[in-house]
Amino acid sequence: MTDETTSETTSQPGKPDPYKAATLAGALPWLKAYHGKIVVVKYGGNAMTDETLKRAFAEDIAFLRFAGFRPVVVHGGGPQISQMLDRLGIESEFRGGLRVTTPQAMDVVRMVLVGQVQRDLVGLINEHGPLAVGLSGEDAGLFTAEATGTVVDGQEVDLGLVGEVAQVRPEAVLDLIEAGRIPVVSSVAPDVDGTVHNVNADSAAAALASALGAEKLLVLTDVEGLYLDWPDPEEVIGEISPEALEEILPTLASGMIPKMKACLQAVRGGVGRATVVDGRQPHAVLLELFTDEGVGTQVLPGVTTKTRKAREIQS
Ligand SMILES: Nc1ncnc2c1ncn2[C@@H]1O[C@H](COP(=O)(O)OP(=O)(O)O)[C@@H](O)[C@H]1O
Ligand SMILES: CC(=O)N[C@@H](CCC(=O)OP(=O)(O)O)C(=O)O
Repeated sequence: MTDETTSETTSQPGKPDPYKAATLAGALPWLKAYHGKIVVVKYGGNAMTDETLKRAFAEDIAFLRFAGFRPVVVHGGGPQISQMLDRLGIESEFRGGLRVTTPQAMDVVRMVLVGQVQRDLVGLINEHGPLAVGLSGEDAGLFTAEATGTVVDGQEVDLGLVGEVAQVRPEAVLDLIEAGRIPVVSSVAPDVDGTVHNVNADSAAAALASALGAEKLLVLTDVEGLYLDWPDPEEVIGEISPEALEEILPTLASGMIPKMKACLQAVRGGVGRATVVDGRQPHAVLLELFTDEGVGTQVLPGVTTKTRKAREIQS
């Protein structure tokens, strides 16, 4: 959004505030572009550690709905699951960014994601009206999972009850959207035999965004975006094409592996663009959707890779 006013022009009691008007007017192109469009927002567990942040997130989602977007939330909850597993004395480890999930751990994953994190988010969004409805991959055949392993240092690793979404039946979500509701989706899903699997929430969000033909996938996490130089981060990649992302995927570490794979999968699956943003910033969703400069890392067909600094200099 362009701001042609200065901070000195900000509100004075009893006087119209030109800064606020400029901010609202600057949102017009985005309101037009996204009107009636489906935007899938993946809310990562690392960006929901603080109550104020969660409330701001819920406000943003309600705002989008009242502004004429069709928001769909897919949530994570990795740290919340780890905390509960710790409390119960159940060990868990991550391989290639995915949790090795025993049947005992799976019960906890399902309980925390569907019974806690999803309920909390639904409640917070519904403080703004009867909007949010929670569901998981188990509801109305939404997701069918297929067991998956991963490759770490060239070795196949068995992840137990971890799955990928092999099939999406988006009807239940589409019905809710049509009724003006906001679906809030948890990433657990049965396989064809009904055994429930733990699906990484980034990858579930990507599969759903593609099946819904979403305009955009927005991924909220706890870093500014994809750093070019992890683990000594300085430069954030501002934009990158699917081809360039595919090339650097094997060099990525930990949680960024499923996240960037998901962005790639979404864009390849027909989603207009996928963006990773810092969810630790209050109102990150509004900032991203209503700003020209863009924040975070955007995966977009046809662009040349640019760091955020280079993008700022150019614009
Ligand atoms: N190149 C990179 N750029 C940014 N973060 C990275 C990179 N490589 C690894 N990471 C790690 O990935 C984490 C995000 O993934 P994850 O913890 O799974 O988040 P979420 O809970 O939001 O899904 C970051 O906090 C960071 O520690
Ligand atoms: C297979 C796998 O790793 N599943 C994840 C599901 C939750 C998730 O993805 O949460 P975030 O988005 O907060 O990381 C897990 O068990 O932590």
